[in-house]
Amino acid sequence: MLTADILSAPSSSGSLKSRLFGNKYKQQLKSPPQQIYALASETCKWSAVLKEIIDNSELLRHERKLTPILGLLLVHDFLLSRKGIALPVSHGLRAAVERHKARLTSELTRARLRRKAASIDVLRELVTIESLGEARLYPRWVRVNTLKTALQEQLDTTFRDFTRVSSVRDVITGSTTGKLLYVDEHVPNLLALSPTFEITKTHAYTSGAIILQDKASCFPAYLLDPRPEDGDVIDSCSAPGNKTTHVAAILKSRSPAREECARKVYAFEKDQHRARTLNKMVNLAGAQAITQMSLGQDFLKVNPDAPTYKNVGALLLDPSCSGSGIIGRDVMPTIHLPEQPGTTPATTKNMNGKRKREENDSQEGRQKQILVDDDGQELVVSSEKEMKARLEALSSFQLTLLLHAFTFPVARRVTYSTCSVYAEENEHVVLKALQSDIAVKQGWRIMARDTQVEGMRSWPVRGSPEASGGDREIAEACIRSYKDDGRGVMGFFVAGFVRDAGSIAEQNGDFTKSESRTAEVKGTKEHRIHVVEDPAVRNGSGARPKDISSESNSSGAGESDRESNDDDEEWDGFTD
Ligand SMILES: C[S@@+](CC[C@H](N)C(=O)[O-])C[C@H]1O[C@@H](n2cnc3c(N)ncnc32)[C@H](O)[C@@H]1O
Repeated sequence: MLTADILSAPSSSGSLKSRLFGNKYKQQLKSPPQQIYALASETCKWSAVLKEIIDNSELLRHERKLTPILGLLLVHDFLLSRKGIALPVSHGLRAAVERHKARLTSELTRARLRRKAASIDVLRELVTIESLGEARLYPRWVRVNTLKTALQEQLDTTFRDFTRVSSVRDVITGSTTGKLLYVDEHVPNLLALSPTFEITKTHAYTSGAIILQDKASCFPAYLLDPRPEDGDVIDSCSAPGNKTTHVAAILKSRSPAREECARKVYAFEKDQHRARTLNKMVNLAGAQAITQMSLGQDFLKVNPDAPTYKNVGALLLDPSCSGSGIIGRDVMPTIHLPEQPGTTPATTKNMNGKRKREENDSQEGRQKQILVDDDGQELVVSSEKEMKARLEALSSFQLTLLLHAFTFPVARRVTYSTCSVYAEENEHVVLKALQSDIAVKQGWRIMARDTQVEGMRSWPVRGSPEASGGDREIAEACIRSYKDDGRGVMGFFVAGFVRDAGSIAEQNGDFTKSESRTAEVKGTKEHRIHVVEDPAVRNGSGARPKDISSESNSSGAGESDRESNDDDEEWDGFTD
C-alpha cells in the first residue's frame, strides 16, 4: 500500500525515482525499490486504459474500500501482471478485485478493441509508445562500455536482430517494431536505438556492458580526449558516473594492450547520497581499478597541490545546472485516476515535472518555470527576476568550479559542460573564465574547433556568436545541442580549454619548456612543483582554492537545479 502513498505524494516530493530511492520512504519499503518503481511506473503507463476499465466496470462504486490509486494498482496486477495480485488469497483487497473478474476482463477486451489492437501484445506496444511522451521523438542512446565489451560484440549479440539504418532520423521516424539501430557518426561506441525497445531487460544492460547515456552527454569525455601524455584525469562532479565511466573507458582504451591501465580517474562527488550511486555505477561498469572515488568530497576543497594530483593533466567539469536541456524521458507519466463515487469527476494528475516546464499562472498573468535539481526536487521560479537571480547564482558557482580546475599545476586540458540551454550558464561562463586572472596568468585559452577531436570538430551545432560577445572563434569552439532540432539529443553545452607546455612550465617556475608532454607530466618536473611553498604565488593570481570555495558558498547555488536526470534519465542502473 506504500506504493499507493508514494504515487499520491505531492509533486514537490520529487520524481518517482527520487521518492523511492531517497530517504523518506526507504525504511518503510518491504520490497526492493526497483520492484516498486517498476510497479508504480507500469501502473502510470497503463492508467488511461485502467481508468476506462475501472470506471466502466463501476468497480469503485461496488468496492468502497478501494481508493482510485489502489484500484489502479490492484487492477493492473490482476489483469496485466503475470503473477497477479501480490496479496494473500484471503486478503480483503485482493478479493474486492477478483470477485469482479468477468466484468474487468471483458472491459479490458473492449478497451483493446477501441484502440484497434489485435492482441494484448499490440496493446502493450501502443501503451508503451504513448507513455514515452516527448521521449518517443528521441532514440534511446546507448554507449557501449568498452571496459567490458566491444561494439562489434554487442552488434553480434544484444543487437543481432536489429535492422541497421543510415541516420538517427530513421530510428525516430521508423516503424514502431522497436528494433532499429544506428551507429553514431560522431561519438565512437555509441548507438541510437528505437525508443520503445526495452533495453533495461537485456543482460548487456544489467551487467554494465552497455550504458544508457544521451549522445550529448558523451561529448565531454570524448572532447577531453585524454591522451597518455595528459596523465591522470579528474572528474570533479561525478555522480551518477556516466562521464566518469566514459573517461575511464577512454583511458583504458589508450593503455598498452594486456597491461593494467596505469593512469587514474579521480572522481569527486559532494553529495553523499548521489555518491552511493556513483560507487555502484563505477563498479557495475568495471571502472573500479581505474577510478579513485572521493565520495562526499567537495571538489572546491581539493588541494590542487596535493601530491596525489601531481600528474593530473586533464579535468572534466560537469557541474550542477538548471537542467533546462533535459528531455523528459523519465518524467513521471501522467496518472489517470478512476472516478471515485461521491466526489467531483475524475482528475488527471501530472505526477511531477522532472525537467523545466512552463505553467501559465493565470492569476498573475505570467509564466511559472519549474527547475529541477540533481535529485529531482522542484524549484518553482515564478518571475523573470527570480529566474535571473537563480541563473546568476548557478553561473557564479559554475565559474568558481571552473577556475578551481584551472589551478591544477600540470593541467593542460579542461572541459566544461552543462545540460542547460541558457547562455548565462554556458558561453557567459566561458567568457568570464577566459577573462579571469587565473586563465590569463596561467595561459588558459579556448580549445579551438580545428584542434578538437574529429567527431566534435564535425558536430555542426556550435555556440552562439551573440552570447560569445561577438567572438566567432569562441562561438565556433563551443559545442551545443538543442533538444528540438531533430538530431535526437538533449539540450547540452560543452567547451574545452587548453594551455600549452610553455605556460605550464612558466607557471611552475620551469623555463626549460620541454617539448615532451609525457616528461612534463610524468617526469621529474613535478618534484620541482611540489617544493613550491605558496600556491597563491605559484598561481600568480592571489586566488587560493579556499578563497574560491567560500565564494561559492555565498553564491547560494552550491546545490543545483539539474536532474539526477543525469542519473535517472541517462543511467537507470538499478531501477528496473
Ligand atoms: C550534473 S551532475 C553530474 C553528472 C555526471 N557528470 C554524469 O555524467 O553522470 C552534477 C553533480 O555534481 C555534484 N556537485 C555539485 N557541486 C559539487 C562540488 N563542489 N564538488 C563535487 N561535486 C559537486 C552534484 O551533487 C551532482 O551530483
